[in-house]
Amino acid sequence: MAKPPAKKKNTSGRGQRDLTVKVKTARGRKMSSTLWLQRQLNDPYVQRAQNEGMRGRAAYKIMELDDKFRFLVPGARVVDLGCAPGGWLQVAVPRINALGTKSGKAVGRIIGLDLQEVEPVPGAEIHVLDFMESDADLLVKQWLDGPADVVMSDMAASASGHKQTDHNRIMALCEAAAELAFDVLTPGGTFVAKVLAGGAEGDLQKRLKQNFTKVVNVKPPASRSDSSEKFVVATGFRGES
Ligand SMILES: C[S@@+](CC[C@H](N)C(=O)[O-])C[C@H]1O[C@@H](n2cnc3c(N)ncnc32)[C@H](O)[C@@H]1O
Repeated sequence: MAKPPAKKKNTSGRGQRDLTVKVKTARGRKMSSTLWLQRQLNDPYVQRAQNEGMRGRAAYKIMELDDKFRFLVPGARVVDLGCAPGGWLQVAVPRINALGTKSGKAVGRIIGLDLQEVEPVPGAEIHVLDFMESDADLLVKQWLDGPADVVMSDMAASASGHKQTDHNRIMALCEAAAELAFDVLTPGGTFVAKVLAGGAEGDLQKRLKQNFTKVVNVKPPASRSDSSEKFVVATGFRGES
């Protein structure tokens, strides 16, 4: 009797069970845990954050934006909307409390707001607050003891994984952040906010252009190239409109 042909080994990977777990990325995309871990390990900003004691790679986004636009100047009064876990605060504190160009060390002031508790960052005042609360602008001015020079926002709503929904949610946060900025900024002030590309940026741009002398969109190198996030930087607040 003829021998049955030997069974071929399956080397294609097809038909085999994938034992890795799916994880959700910060933007709500599903990714295998192995790929996610690989991405984290290969990301130079994740490694740099670990080496430099930063609370996350997001810190390098504000660092790069400020290196380019210079808004975190010595003595500046700053509001950080959506500050948890505190990476932007860690970058801002030494910059606003540095040697000024004219007379000695200038002392800045920074208020961080978030829905969640944040571990203290020396030199920053942190409040658990939904910035959409109706009296947030009054509280900010009270805590800063006056108007702000900079309002910055890295806020993100919890990601749904649905691109358009996430875009709409983040743009709603941005528009509300811009309204707060109009209420608390001093003339000449700066507004910096994370936006997601996806269609609704036009209205925000229009509104910002009415209120600031210059409005630009930038993607700092620390922002992942596969993410649709970018940052709007509006400088030269015109004051009450
Ligand atoms: C991407 S994280 C910010 C990271 C931060 N820039 C850093 O470097 O550590 C976005 C934050 O926005 C906060 N957030 C979202 N909606 C908010 C709201 N309505 N009021 C205050 N914070 C909000 C979230 O709780 C979250 O902690």
